[in-house]
Amino acid sequence: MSKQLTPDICVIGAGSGGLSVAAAAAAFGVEVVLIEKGLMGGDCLNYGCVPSKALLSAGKKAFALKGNSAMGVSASGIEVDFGQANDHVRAVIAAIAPHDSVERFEGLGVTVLQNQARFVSPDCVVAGDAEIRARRFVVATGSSAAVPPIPGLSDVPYLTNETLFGLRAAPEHLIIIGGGPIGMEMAQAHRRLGAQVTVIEAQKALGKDDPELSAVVLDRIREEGVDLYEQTAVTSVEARDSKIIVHIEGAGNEPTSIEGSHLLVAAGRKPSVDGLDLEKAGITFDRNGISVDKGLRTSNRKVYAIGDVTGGLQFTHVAGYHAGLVIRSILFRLPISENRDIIPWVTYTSPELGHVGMTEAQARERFGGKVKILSADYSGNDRAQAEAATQGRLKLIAGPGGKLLGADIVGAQAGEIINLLSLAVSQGMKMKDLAGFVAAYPTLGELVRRAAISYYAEAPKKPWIRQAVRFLQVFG
Ligand SMILES: Cc1cc2nc3c(=O)[nH]c(=O)nc-3n(C[C@H](O)[C@H](O)[C@H](O)COP(=O)(O)OP(=O)(O)OC[C@H]3O[C@@H](n4cnc5c(N)ncnc54)[C@H](O)[C@@H]3O)c2cc1C
Ligand SMILES: NC(=O)c1ccc[n+]([C@@H]2O[C@H](COP(=O)([O-])OP(=O)(O)OC[C@H]3O[C@@H](n4cnc5c(N)ncnc54)[C@H](O)[C@@H]3O)[C@@H](O)[C@H]2O)c1
Repeated sequence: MSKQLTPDICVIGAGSGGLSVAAAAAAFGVEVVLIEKGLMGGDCLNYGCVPSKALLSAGKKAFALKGNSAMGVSASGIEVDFGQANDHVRAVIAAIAPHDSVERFEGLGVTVLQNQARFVSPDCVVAGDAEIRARRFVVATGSSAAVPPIPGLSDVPYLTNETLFGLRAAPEHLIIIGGGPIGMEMAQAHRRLGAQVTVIEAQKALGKDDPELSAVVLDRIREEGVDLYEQTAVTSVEARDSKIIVHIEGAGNEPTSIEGSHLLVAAGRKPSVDGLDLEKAGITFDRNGISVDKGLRTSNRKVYAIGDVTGGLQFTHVAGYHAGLVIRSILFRLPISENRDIIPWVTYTSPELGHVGMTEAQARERFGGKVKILSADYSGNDRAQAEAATQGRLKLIAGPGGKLLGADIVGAQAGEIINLLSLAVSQGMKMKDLAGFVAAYPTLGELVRRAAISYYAEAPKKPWIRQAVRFLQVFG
């Protein structure tokens, strides 16, 4: 080896998690080596959140222009140029890329190695011609599309999130395997930009969200012309005359085969552990990812693992949250413990679908009959009426003593409103806090107060409260 490096921290993977660790450690003057084998910025910037949200945004524009004359505003001669929508995707990535670049990180004092990393022993990693012995290692290698073992799939050309955003023309007919967040976001974006779209989901589409609220999204996507088959198995796939034929079997009256021009596999993720030689470092892992304790330590005490590769909740903000925790542990030696009960997520369909904290099912399992569900409909909100965005609902999950355990929202700006509730969950707030703050009028955020106030709906009927009010009236 020509280079021997002995930094304080060696980070493997320059995606959302790894970059956050490297930037924070460098800010404190700690010596960091950051190793990346692909594009700086990882999945989120290059093949995930950023391109998908940019494409969804283009689809939203197209849909708004084409569809809405409800407020006396209409447009004619609308054209969608998929290539230009793709230019927008590229431009957004290019605008953000400098923030994640090698140049920026070297400017922060980080040593960046652009190579594949692998462990050669419990305390040594090799990348290209460099051998790195660090006090601590952080594995942040992310995940990639899991490809299900469907007969014929490996013999046909299929897209994943790594190739989808390279398309310069709208697919004539995009068939998507998997109705999770990737499948449903991309179904709506492509439909709105001119493609015929079919989604095949083995179980329940958007199955990790509140079923009542996700149904609102799925109904809307179906209304927009996407064919969605749930509880349907893909039995085999074949290519015929430059078309892709997907054979399916479900419980309903769906066709037995579907012919499409393109196939997207969005059927979940697999952790990126191949080639890391984790065994040589004594790091335990399985098909879900690297095993970590609540302090994000692996079975090798020198090595932490964060983000998607740990197989938990797979979001950019979770990778960032993990990064903050390991920085506290490595730099300040503070005890850390991952708390999954405070994590929000948002699916950026129209309408948006947001969640934070416990689901209703989790709350009922833990607190039984002490759980109360409080809701407010968008139709009862003045701003939603003014914006003609009345389709939606907010649900608060209250536990013993009115403590906010979780929340779900479907509707316009759900992704923004959920942040307020994320703060409330993380701070252990109660219904009295959410009912007691002053919300600006008219805003969608008033839905939070509206739902929280309903926690006290029974109060005016309680005899002792009525008696107390009458008693106080005696004093004039
Ligand atoms: C289509 C799509 C849309 C998404 N949308 C959202 C969203 O809207 N919001 C959200 O919060 N999340 C979203 N996600 C999830 C989000 O992208 C991931 O949770 C996030 O990128 C995980 O960050 P990470 O740091 O764990 O891994 P990554 O960002 O994947 O980074 C891992 C990096 O490690 C590198 N690497 C791997 N192995 C090695 C090795 N041996 N040596 C050196 N380098 C290595 C990889 O090349 C990669 O750059 C989306 C994902 C997809 C696919
Ligand atoms: N807005 C966001 O924050 C956002 C957007 C996209 C992705 N993500 C992240 O990326 C992760 C991966 O997304 P995803 O949608 O690929 O995964 P997912 O695991 O959430 O959903 C995959 C879906 O595919 C289905 N499926 C699996 N095998 C199948 C088969 N053979 N045939 C038909 N259906 C099959 C599953 O039942 C499931 O509903 C998400 O869990 C999320 O953490 C987040």
